[in-house]
Amino acid sequence: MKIKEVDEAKKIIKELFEELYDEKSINFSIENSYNQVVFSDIISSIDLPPFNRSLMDGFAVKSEDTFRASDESPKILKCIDSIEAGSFSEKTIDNGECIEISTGAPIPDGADAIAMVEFTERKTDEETGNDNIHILKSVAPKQYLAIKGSDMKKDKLILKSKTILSPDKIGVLAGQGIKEIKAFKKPTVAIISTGNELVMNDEEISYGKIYDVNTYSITNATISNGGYGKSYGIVKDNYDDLKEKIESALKTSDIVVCSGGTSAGVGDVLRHVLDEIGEVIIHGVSVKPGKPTIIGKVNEKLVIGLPGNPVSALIIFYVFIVPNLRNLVGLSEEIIEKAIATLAKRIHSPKGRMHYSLVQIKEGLAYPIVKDSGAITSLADADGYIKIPKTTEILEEGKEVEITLFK
Ligand SMILES: Nc1nc2c(c(=O)[nH]1)N[C@H]1C(S)=C(S)[C@@H](COP(=O)(O)OP(=O)(O)OC[C@H]3O[C@@H](n4cnc5c(N)ncnc54)[C@H](O)[C@@H]3O)O[C@H]1N2
Ligand code: MOO
Repeated sequence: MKIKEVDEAKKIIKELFEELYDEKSINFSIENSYNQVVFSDIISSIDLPPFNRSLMDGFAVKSEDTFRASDESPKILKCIDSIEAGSFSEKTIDNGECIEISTGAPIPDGADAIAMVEFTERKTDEETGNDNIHILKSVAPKQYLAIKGSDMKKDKLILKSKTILSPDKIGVLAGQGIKEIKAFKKPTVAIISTGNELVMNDEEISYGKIYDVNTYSITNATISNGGYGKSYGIVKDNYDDLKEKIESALKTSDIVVCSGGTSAGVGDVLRHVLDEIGEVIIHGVSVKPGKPTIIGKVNEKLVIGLPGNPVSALIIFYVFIVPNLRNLVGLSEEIIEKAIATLAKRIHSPKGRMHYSLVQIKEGLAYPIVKDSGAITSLADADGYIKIPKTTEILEEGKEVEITLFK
């Protein structure tokens, strides 16, 4: 099978995603909707505030009754009722009257402003026994009123499709009395690590064995890019075991991602399994790292073979799979977080292959990480990667580079 160029492989994978997967929605209670992506536009169903309400504790007044009020020459109003938040008054204010009001309570008829309690004095008229309020400062019409619908009008767009729900946006939904939203359904991605040398992190390692890294890095890269990552553990480099594991993963997931066993070695059986139970669409991409990458299709689902080396596996997953995963769940296709930095050291790049090189950013400088693709510490050190075209053999120190940050 002919090795594909990076752009060609990207195009084929994008088309496969479009052919095999539809955007689906799922209902979510807003209580648990943090980080969910809104599926369709959300329209307001009520005005907010739903009634004219007071922004202050004080007295609802006719503003004209307070004009020219001062400490020396207060305006005296008769208090005819009291309204707490959650209740209302059936009385209407006439000139010379006011109603005591709490913040958040509905404005009574006749009133057009609120006098803050701090600028009033309550005095009982000894003759009449009336509760009189001395207004010590004038208020302007509409002062301290929140008018019905001033925050949000009914039948208006409040959240657009593809909005990522954060606490503030969930608050907006709650203010509308919305209980549930439709969110993009996350595809389930099954992660399978292959290799006789791999052990789970709750086991002892003996000579020749290593701990499984890819299960954890790929599962979490899936989760952070909108998918539901589900680990299917480790499979030995054995045809029957791998076939059985892939078939069982396909029953419960939308996409299967294997790592290891992609190259030409004796234990590299993924290619053969896919040839039997489905079809191999890509085997080999002109890229460093990750040349042996496999893209297959089984029962109308994608089965992806990432190279076993942890750095290669993660880079290939980010470059070829993550944008499609994000697109499927309503997130922007590109990983938004990119950084620009100046290259601190020259990088040599293989001619004829697109090169993704890990870099660490320190004080605006990008330091290339030159270790082999199996070196785990390069992952820990890396902030992201830069892309070097296949025609570039040397990227000089001092050059400005764009870094895709790991997310
Ligand atoms: N004759 C050739 N040999 C190799 C080629 C080649 O083109 N011709 N390509 C090399 C490159 S590049 C890579 S990358 C690897 C990819 O091979 P596989 O996908 O078959 O991966 P493995 O051989 O199974 O593993 C490679 C390496 O990574 C370690 N590994 C595997 N899985 C995990 C895991 N889950 N966690 C941690 N480490 C893992 C594994 O132990 C090996 O050291 O092939 C080269 N060889
Ligand atoms: O292509 Mo391998 O993936 O260079 O490490």
